[in-house]
Amino acid sequence: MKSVVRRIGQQLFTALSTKGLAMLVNHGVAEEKLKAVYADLDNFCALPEGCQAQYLRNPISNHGYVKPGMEQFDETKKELRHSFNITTLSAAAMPAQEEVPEFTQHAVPLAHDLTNLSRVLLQALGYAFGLPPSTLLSCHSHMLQSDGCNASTMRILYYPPVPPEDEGPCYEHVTYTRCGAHSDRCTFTLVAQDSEGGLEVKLNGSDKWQSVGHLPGAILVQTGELLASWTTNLLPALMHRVVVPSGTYARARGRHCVAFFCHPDNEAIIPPLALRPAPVPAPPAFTPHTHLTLHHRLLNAAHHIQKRFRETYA
Ligand SMILES: O=C(O)CCC(=O)C(=O)O
Ligand SMILES: [Fe+2]
Repeated sequence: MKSVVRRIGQQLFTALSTKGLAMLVNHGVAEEKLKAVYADLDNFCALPEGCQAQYLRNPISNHGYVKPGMEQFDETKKELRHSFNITTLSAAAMPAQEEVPEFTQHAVPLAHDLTNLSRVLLQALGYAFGLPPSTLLSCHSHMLQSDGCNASTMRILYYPPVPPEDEGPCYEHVTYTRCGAHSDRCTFTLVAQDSEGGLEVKLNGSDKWQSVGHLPGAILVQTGELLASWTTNLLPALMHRVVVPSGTYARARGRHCVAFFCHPDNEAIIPPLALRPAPVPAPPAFTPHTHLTLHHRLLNAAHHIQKRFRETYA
């Protein structure tokens, strides 16, 4: 097992340092589990507004339903997105059985799977950084423990169909998008998506948006701002967005995704990562970080995330 995790660490490090993202296959998260939560969110979105209102996102815990317009990354466009943020696994915090049957039964095991997968990746990164493998893991020990000590969140996302481009009188012209450009504020994000596409990234050093192909069944790993900061950008956090597909047919289809944001414990101070040289030759885009062991920012994760929430939530 140890050697498997070590190998995952090397591959993950190579992908994240050269490309900025990684695709995980054979991760053990069953496709049916994803489909089940996608369907549950569809059912939740079909509930009367009054019923949805009891589950609206709590700004302190970040748990709950975020309806379109509540969260904007790009103020110049209308972002069409429903999200159910899960930060506690208590059944009392989930849509009731008579409203969305089996929401809790589907969401909780999936959240456990993604938490466990994150634990493996944290150990793998520990190896890749030349640290005892428990170093990063122990700073993430409260993920989804429902105790308020860790901001990790599983978001189930539904992007509804978008009106045709030429619909409506000109004076009402609205530009739609699915998710405006941003980078994630966490350690890393795991993204499982359906086959609709639309996710784009700006690869490091480039100003061009590039679409992230859909590899069936793969889970995408994206470096978050905290990991970028701890590694002094040796692992950069890429800007990303989700655009509306072109063509009437594609626009008329909804898109589903589950994003798991792996965060450190609120009180964790990540020790300076005295990184060994990268195990592969650094690509030209990354100049050697001679100051790696000299310059370290100790960020209090809870402060960082509260600041970012204030910037994006209405
Ligand atoms: O829908 C996606 O693929 C990505 C969503 C995302 O980037 C986010 O919620 O932070
Ligand atoms: Fe994101």
